Amino acid sequence: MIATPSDEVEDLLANGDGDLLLDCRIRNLYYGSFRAVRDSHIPIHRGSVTAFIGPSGCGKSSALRCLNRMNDLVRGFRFDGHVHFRGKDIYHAHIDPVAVRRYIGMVFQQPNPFAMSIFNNVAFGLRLNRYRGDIGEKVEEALRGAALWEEVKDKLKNSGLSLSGGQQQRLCIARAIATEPEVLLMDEPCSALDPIATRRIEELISELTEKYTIAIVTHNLQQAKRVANNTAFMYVDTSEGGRTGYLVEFGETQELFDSPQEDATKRYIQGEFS
Ligand SMILES: Nc1ncnc2c1ncn2[C@@H]1O[C@H](COP(=O)(O)OP(=O)(O)OP(=O)(O)O)[C@@H](O)[C@H]1O
Repeated sequence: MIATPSDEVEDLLANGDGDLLLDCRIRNLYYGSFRAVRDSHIPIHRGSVTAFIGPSGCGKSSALRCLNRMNDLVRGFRFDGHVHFRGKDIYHAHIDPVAVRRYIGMVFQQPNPFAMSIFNNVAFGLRLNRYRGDIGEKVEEALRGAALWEEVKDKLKNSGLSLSGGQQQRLCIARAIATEPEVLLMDEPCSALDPIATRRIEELISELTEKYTIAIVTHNLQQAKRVANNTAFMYVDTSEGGRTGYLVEFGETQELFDSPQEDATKRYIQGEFS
């Protein structure tokens, strides 16, 4: 990894035109000698929500984590392919993965607030980025953006860990959007939440699309239908004795669910396997 001055990163990630914000082409993705994903091309359009669905182990999270180089943190990870963000390859040798994550933020399966106050959780990234403006104002803006402000405005000094699971997840979303990324990656953000908290996050996802492009991994097909414009269906190839995930079908969510082109997609959305 080579760190570059931020102006060079800005230059490398300079605005590309068009609707295609992220173009992910995974030829092969390995963990050590294990080929976890192959032959998957997932285009992510500006202002859209893209869902990754498929059975357990088909590589949904691995593909998602490629989009902001989160897999770089995994020992043995190797990637053959490209991810173009605004037309520029984020795996370019001169791109600092930490800088990439400023543009492409992430929310995880388990809400993971830091053991610090609600305020400081949201201010964390701003301070890291040496934000020079009014941090209080930015924290409020992010908490409002994550639909959490009204619930926490009188207890900003309380620990983030004192909140309910759903509130913690919205706090993590506030933390992610405080630094104004362009893309939010969400890896099963509702899997640890009850149905009411889940609905709240789904509503929030729809609100967030006004400002952000979102990619979400979900096991919940109804959730994919409710929130996503486009859906990528991945499956596992066991033909050569391996367990390699690959993209079977990508398309507009409604079309993919109403008239799937591939038999595996049809069987999966009909609930024949999970
Ligand atoms: N850090 C890692 N090291 C080694 N193998 C990994 C690692 N992360 C994932 N894998 C393997 O890669 C394959 C794809 O895993 P991944 O988590 O991407 O799938 P998934 O579709 O998101 O699964 P699930 O729905 O169960 O979360 C699996 O066989 C998994 O065991």
